Amino acid sequence: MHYISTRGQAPVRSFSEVLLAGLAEDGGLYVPQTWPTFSDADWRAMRGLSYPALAARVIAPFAAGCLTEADLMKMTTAAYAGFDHPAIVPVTEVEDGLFVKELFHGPTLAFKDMAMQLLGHLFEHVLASRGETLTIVGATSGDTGSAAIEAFANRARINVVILHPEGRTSEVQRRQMTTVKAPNIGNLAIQGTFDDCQDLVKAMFADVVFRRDMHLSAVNSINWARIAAQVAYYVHAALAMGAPDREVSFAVPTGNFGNVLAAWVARQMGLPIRHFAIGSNRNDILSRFLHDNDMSMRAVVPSLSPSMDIQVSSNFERLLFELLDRDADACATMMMDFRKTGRMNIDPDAWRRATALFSGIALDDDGTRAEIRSLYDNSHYLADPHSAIGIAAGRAAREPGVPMIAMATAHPAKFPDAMEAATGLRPALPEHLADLFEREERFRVVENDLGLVEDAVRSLVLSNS
Ligand SMILES: Cc1ncc(COP(=O)(O)O)c(C=O)c1O
Ligand SMILES: N[C@@H](CCOP(=O)(O)O)C(=O)O
Repeated sequence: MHYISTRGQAPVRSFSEVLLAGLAEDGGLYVPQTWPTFSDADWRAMRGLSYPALAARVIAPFAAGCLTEADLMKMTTAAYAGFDHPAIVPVTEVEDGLFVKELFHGPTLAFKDMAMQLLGHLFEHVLASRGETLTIVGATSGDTGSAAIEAFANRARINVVILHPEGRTSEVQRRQMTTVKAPNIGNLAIQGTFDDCQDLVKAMFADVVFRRDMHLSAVNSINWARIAAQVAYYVHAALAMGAPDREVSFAVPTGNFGNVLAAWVARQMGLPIRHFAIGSNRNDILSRFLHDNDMSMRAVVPSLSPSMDIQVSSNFERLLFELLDRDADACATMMMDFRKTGRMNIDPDAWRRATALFSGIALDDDGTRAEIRSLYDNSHYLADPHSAIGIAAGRAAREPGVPMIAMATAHPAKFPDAMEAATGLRPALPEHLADLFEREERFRVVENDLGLVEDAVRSLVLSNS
């Protein structure tokens, strides 16, 4: 499988090259040159596979030419061995026809573990075979950071520096990152928003000298391997509901657009997915786009679902590329104009094609608390603020006879204050994190300034050499 950039000016690359590159050299995102597909018979043959076996089967065409299904099977088996639920991604029906698929049974209690645990093995395998080392720089609004730190801590050949927005994650999320003592891990608290952190990461990639000297790589969902790994749980969910012999729909709480994009990729691969319902908080650029074709940036406001406090949804670029019939020049121009003007003008035909598949709702904090409370009162289901928003989006878009599967993306214990305010309950952290609040934290506060951040990354990496 070969990969091309959404902006058309970067070399065509293999899966392993894309894994290590993270972001394309032209600032675009890598996508498969053609979409691999499975036949209905292929899908049916996946029914009953264990989750690691299914994940290896689904990811294999994306890694073709670099890794075999058997290579992947070894890695998926290791990646999901530590999950705390025998089903790895259990599903439960909360209302008639409305299902919740829990993606938070990994070590850091968020859906990011589903891909990141596998990426740890993928990076190690590919780097060892090439004898290379690299530095991962990542931006997090709360969950990607701890998932990456957990997946890469103490791995030889890899340094990880995570940028989080100072004071804008939950305390549990921050501590999950800043209390890890592995020598190859560094944390920077940036005086800004998640979007600033993400821009800094992209700016470090755009600084060709820094990128080359530090051997930069990325594990945010700008890295294609993250998306490929996330496709597997949509396939798992759809097959369990009767696909390919029945349509299903998905509801996804959305920020950087990576999770719902993986669902859309499953559709590109031939699964009969009818609809994608996305949920936002007050940072509602995506739901405004889907309602009114209004893709205009506003200031990021803090919310009860901090991981979705995002205005620039990186992965939207991958969908835009398809909406533009893969016209990379047009995509590059629109993305650059968006960053200059804060507004994206999408032509009405392309917008209609998007809205035929995607719908969106936005909940403010009062609405989020009310949704958490009513799910608890009526269905005895405790959903974290992000998952609750996704479930509300799913309910709004549910159609008779089509199972609507909402993705539960984080464990409620990551957001104890929000949960207590909504339900009066303060969910306890699992045993492996029970002493989180007694552990010593280590991070540096850095201004939102590229030069200062690059200096900090350089010194963290040097201190581990
Ligand atoms: C708990 C949680 N829910 C939802 C999201 C949004 O997912 P995405 O950024 O893939 O749209 C995130 C962050 O990515 C998250 O951490
Ligand atoms: N919500 C994320 C933001 C980064 O998303 P990613 O999927 O692109 O890594 C977070 O919690 O960090």
